[in-house]
Amino acid sequence: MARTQKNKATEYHLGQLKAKIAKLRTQLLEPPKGSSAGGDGFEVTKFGHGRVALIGFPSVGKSTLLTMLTGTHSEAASYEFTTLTCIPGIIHYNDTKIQLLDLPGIIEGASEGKGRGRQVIAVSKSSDIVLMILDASKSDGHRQILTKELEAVGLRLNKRPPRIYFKKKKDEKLCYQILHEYKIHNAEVLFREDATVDDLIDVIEGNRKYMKCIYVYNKIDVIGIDDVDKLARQPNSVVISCNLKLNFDRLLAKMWEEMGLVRVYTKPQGQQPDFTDPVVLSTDRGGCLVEDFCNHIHRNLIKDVKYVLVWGTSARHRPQHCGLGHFLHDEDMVQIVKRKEKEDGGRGRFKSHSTDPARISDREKKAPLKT
Ligand SMILES: Nc1nc2c(ncn2[C@@H]2O[C@H](COP(=O)(O)OP(=O)(O)OP(=O)(O)O)[C@@H](O)[C@H]2O)c(=O)[nH]1
Ligand SMILES: [K+]
Ligand SMILES: [Mg+2]
Repeated sequence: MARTQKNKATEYHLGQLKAKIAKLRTQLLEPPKGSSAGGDGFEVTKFGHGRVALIGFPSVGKSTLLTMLTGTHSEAASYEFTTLTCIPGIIHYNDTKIQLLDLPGIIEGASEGKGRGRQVIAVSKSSDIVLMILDASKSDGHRQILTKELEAVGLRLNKRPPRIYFKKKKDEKLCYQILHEYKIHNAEVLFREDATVDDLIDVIEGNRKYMKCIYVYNKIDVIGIDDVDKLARQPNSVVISCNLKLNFDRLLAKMWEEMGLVRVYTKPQGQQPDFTDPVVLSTDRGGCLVEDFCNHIHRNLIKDVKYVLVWGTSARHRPQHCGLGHFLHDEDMVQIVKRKEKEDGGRGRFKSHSTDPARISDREKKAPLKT
């Protein structure tokens, strides 16, 4: 492909090759027939309100960072591949628990199975966000190499899914050709934006994972202040030094922000809430509804809820009467008001607050995607 000149005449041929490679990569990721997926002691049980993976080349300071942020000891040394498996630790931050995973270093070719690359990548796919740890004193080319390795196995960092929907568009030869490669002969495809061949392949493959990634430049103690300044100004980047314990608060704050967690405090009637014990919800699906909050407390709670009182930045009054379709903000306080048994038919009063489940799911669909 690198040797093929890019022009109108070769466009179809290149598109086809890209689709072929994508298909082969997907096959490569499938566990060999007959074996159970993973299964070599690498997978760690999920714990806490979210999961963060440390990805990076060997000896960039992943284990040092895990030990410092979580207090769990993970062996660190000046030689490469000190860490050989996945070591979990817990960060206590904002009254929530975040699972941090130390992993073996990965190298170029990891996506094709070099080193323990495939296992490392599988674990990072299971996390909510990735911290890409980089050695500030080394070439920034490392960041591109790692990004390519993760891209090769379907991880898309700091990108949103392409806006392509399967509907009809008859006259697009290249699109046809790629679909043909996938033996799809009868499909409707609708482009909502000017998408690339790679975007189309991502949508057809359907197994891509879109993740937030923070680029963490460690070891800033060994470079000059001008270079530190340059790195710190890049998007999604944080500069730190484990040796000097520099800038950890900024890293934790950024991590928290990117995880998009929402803490909601339950207020019993006539009492103050327990401010050390929030209900922690994710905003994965575009936001966090009162409905999600109720479901989190109890599966069957929803049918007993008459309305809720909300204090906090999502509320227009203090408190605001809200229905199940109201979007909650971080640090909101909620009091649930239940229906009395004999008035179970009396939904009248809060009907306008979209307690109708159909309307809620409709609103959810319209909720802005967090990118
Ligand atoms: N100068 C400097 N050295 C550091 C810093 N953080 C870690 N190191 C050193 O970097 C070396 C590698 O640290 P590790 O924590 O083992 O790195 P790792 O990324 O876990 O390495 P692998 O497990 O082998 O992939 C050790 O000698 C650390 O002391 C830092 O902030 N500044
Ligand atoms: K090391
Ligand atoms: Mg290590």
